[in-house]
Amino acid sequence: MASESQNWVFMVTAQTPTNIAVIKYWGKRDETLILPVNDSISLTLDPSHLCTTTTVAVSSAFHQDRMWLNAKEISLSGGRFQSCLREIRARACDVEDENKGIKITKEDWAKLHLHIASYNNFPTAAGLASSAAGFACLAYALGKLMDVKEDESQLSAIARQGSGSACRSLFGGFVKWIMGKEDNGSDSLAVQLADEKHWDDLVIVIAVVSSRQKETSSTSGMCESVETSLLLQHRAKEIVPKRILQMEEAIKNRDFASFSQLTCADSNQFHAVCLDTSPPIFYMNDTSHRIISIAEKWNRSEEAPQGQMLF
Ligand SMILES: Nc1ncnc2c1ncn2[C@@H]1O[C@H](COP(=O)(O)OP(=O)(O)OP(=O)(O)O)[C@@H](O)[C@H]1O
Ligand SMILES: C[C@@](O)(CCOP(=O)(O)OP(=O)(O)O)CC(=O)O
Repeated sequence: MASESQNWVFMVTAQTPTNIAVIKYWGKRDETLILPVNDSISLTLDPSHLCTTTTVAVSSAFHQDRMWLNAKEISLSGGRFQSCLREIRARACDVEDENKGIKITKEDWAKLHLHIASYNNFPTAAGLASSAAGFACLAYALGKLMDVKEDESQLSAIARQGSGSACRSLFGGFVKWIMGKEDNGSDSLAVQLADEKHWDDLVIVIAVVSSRQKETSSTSGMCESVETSLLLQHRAKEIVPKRILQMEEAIKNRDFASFSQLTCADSNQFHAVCLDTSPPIFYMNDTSHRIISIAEKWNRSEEAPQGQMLF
């Protein structure tokens, strides 16, 4: 390990944007590995907008793994954090800083402790995919710190074990999370469909209708939907596979009419599945409904200049 007797520290800072699903992930076939019941497609936001900044540090002076989220210490004992830490540590490589005379070997990483500080520049756990940006950033920053050689898709399968939607934030642009077939989740990962330059006149407007923590988290909400919603089963088997193909085509051709129609239909169906869940889950409020009405009216009006407005 370090050749010097004094304490030393290595750190890496990364920034990762959140992503917004246009074909939604809602429902798992494996709760621990976080394997979904359908493929999903998303757009990654510009990093200058909603994003997570995470610093990961390793030091000879640290005696336990610790994490601070938005300046408040949180527990790392949960299975999701532990899975990400374990998977990255298992792939760690030798890291050397000749100036400081420090070398950390693969074996050392298992014994050394980490301090992690993460900050979301938008409301956490409020329905704006903080877990997506958060776990993608964590996997990426840890991968850099430990010189992990895996590519973005392989890292996405690790971020997925923190939060499903996180796997899609490893890439910019349009991203597909392939649900995979394997029981061990090795083929459940994200791939980039098109980069951020592909459709550069597409504008995303995020309207924050509430900054309050959601009453039902995505994790527990989708678990209840899997158990009780027949619509979810129908959606996963009969609807989403066709929609994924249509959405890929719309993105490839920058076909805004199809893209917006599919996005709105899928968003509405996701909320319908939530209502079909027992007890029903309500993620929209009066302001959300009013925004949808305005977008619908705008889309029907002759003044709509450049195609449609989404919600
Ligand atoms: N920066 C971060 N780093 C690591 N974990 C985070 C970070 N931000 C949020 N999380 C984790 O994600 C959880 C919130 O996830 P949740 O799915 O409930 O909300 P959301 O992702 O903001 O909303 P949604 O998934 O519905 O869009 C937090 O309780 C925390 O465990
Ligand atoms: C509605 C969604 O945003 C749900 C996201 O759910 P999460 O990825 O937050 O759930 P877990 O895997 O349990 O952490 C749709 C989507 O992003 O595809």
